[in-house]
Amino acid sequence: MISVKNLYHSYNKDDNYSVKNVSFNVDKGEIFGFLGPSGAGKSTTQGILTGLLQLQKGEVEVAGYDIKNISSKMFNKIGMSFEQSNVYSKLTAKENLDFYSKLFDVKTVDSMKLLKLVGLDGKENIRAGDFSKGMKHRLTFARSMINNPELWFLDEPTTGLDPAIASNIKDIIKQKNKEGVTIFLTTHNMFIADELCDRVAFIVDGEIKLIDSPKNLKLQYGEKLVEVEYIKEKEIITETFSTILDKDKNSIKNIIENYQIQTMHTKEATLEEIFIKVTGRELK
Ligand SMILES: Nc1ncnc2c1ncn2[C@@H]1O[C@H](COP(=O)(O)OP(=O)(O)OP(=O)(O)O)[C@@H](O)[C@H]1O
Repeated sequence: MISVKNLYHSYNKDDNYSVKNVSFNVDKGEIFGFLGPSGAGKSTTQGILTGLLQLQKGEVEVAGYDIKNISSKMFNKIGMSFEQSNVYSKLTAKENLDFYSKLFDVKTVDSMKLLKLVGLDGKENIRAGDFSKGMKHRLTFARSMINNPELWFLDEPTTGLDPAIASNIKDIIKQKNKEGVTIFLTTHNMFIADELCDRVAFIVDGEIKLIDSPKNLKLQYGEKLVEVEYIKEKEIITETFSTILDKDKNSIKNIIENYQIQTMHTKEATLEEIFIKVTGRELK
């Protein structure tokens, strides 16, 4: 669905590259996470993929279209929801969506249906300019689905939303993906990436450092630990053991045989810990 080969981009058209030799593929039906700290080159890459920035060097194919000679037909197949909501403030929520739907030559989704999906029903006649930041974000998110995209670009889809709304947005993303939509998700939120993505790319200083599934990364980089909480002489004791070292295995066995276990669970490395281990950088 996306193929990127040896992509470079320099805003000043010099040797100071914001994106350097980036190559990756996104398969049909996949949720692919682009994960990196601020200034890593995520938006630049996404800008090139969505035709907002001109391709300077490299080969990029998106939804079957070569980005070098961009076709307006490509926009019928893709949806984009970017962090900075750019809705028309003088138009109502419904007018925003109705206006946007006219830009496509494919069948579009009913505006009211989309507003309901993102919890903005009842707010359809309010001007977008009077919306809170979170409501504008949801309106932009709804708008990005209006053409039933095959490929959906999402930039920080849950940033700044309260937990209940963020959870609703995540459910919509999961549902759309189940229906076959391929998703390119840009974020520095490793929890979202871990929960949603089939594979993630770690990008730092314009370069991809690694691409893999969150599960493989945890198996490869995570320490194999188990945390045991047990009662000893009326006190609750919490201890962490390796599941590999014989000495620790014996300790776990001893605790199980002699004490009352309260809780016991394996500890996985988080994507953030792995990111720091691999790149030496924080996800900020
Ligand atoms: N319009 C621009 N002109 C010049 N330099 C730019 C421009 N936009 C971005 N840059 C630079 O390109 C580099 C990559 O920025 P980019 O916005 O792609 O990073 P990002 O990973 O999306 O960061 P964030 O998470 O903060 O959005 C940064 O060094 C940034 O300063």
